[in-house]
Amino acid sequence: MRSIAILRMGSLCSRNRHYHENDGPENAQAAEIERRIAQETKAEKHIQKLLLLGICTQHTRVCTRFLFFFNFFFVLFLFSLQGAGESGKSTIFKQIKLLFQTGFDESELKSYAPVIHANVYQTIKVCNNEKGVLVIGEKLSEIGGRLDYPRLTKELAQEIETLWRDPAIQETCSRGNELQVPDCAYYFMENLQRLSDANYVPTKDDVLNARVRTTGVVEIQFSPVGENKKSGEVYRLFDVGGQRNERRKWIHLFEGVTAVIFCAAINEYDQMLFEDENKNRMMETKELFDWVLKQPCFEKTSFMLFLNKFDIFEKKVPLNVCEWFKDYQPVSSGKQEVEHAYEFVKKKFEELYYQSTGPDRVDRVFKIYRTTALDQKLVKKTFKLVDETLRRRNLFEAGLL
Ligand SMILES: Nc1nc2c(ncn2[C@@H]2O[C@H](COP(=O)(O)OP(=O)(O)OP(=O)(O)O)[C@@H](O)[C@H]2O)c(=O)[nH]1
Ligand SMILES: [Mg+2]
Repeated sequence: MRSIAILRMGSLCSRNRHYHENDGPENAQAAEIERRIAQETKAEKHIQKLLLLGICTQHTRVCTRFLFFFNFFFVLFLFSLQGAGESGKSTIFKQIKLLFQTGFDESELKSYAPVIHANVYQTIKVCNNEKGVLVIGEKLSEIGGRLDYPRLTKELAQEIETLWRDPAIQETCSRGNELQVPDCAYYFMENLQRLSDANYVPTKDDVLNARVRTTGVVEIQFSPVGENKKSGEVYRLFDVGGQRNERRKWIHLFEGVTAVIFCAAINEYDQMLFEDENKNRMMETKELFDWVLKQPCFEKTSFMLFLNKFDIFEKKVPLNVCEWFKDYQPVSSGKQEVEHAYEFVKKKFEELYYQSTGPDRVDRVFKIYRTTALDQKLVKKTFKLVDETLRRRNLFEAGLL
């Protein structure tokens, strides 16, 4: 709760935030982004005003049409709902790069190899720390404890594979919710031989599965491509770190945001935070979503809630453990129960949204999407819907609908 308390301090939407040289590189980065937004906002000030005043005067309509012709920026802010991070924001971000930009070139792909190898060592370390019995594991666990991971050789890969197949380790990892076993663990462990090739170049799927905690803020600009043509809009998307100590960096970006994409990992209702082993991840998510919804600067901001990691969620149902879901009652089994459980979770978020949305902001757009960030087709489809919703909203605000 400490970070939330810090975030609650003061006016979070202040336009006059000052940065200092000794604030560190992340603040400098935030300052640079803010400076650029301010610059562009100034250049497009008339657009913002027109949209705000966008009532059906003839003048507004004409100007707005004119502005649509030139494409203006939406500012999308990719947000995490889950305190511990790992809700899939950067995975969505990578998909955007793959779908609507040039994707990853060979040098970028190669830069993920050490990250992926580190994910392998981290997995072994987590599982082995729990068991702590196997000599082979101790050696690897020691490597896992280092900051500089060695490149995964064939020999090390063989040792890791043997360890991974050990029933004791498998039993430990099956209780992944109690430990901090990364979601990518199974994917990478099944590909150890390929990962340890001397000339290993990560594939697109390897990159999507790679787990690296975001620090600071990353930005991308794109225009969603529809079936035959580009969407008229240019979007700028910010990816931020979701862990508690990262959230203080968000506030510099709150101004002028058209839509917040809030990623919630719905599979994590039985897991604890990485940074606080006593806090249930879903409860943290709930508090965070509530807090974000109440921010004064998001009065008119659209909210796109991505209920992410559905692929893991559907393997875990029925729901349990989480205090927020204690009134959940299973009604059937199999696929039907998955749908029931998903609808239950969705309803919880809907209720929270309406409880946390004051009467002054009831006309704000709120949409919920079921997502699996690793599924490219689904992400593309989802962004098409997001794009349509925001364009319709703009036309409405401009008095054209
Ligand atoms: N199975 C599955 N894994 C996912 C999904 N979305 C993300 N992941 C994986 O979850 C891990 C964490 O995802 P990230 O995108 O890094 O999470 P994040 O929200 O950016 O985390 P922070 O940067 O710490 O805030 C990665 O290994 C992803 O590959 C999903 O829908 N399904
Ligand atoms: Mg991230």
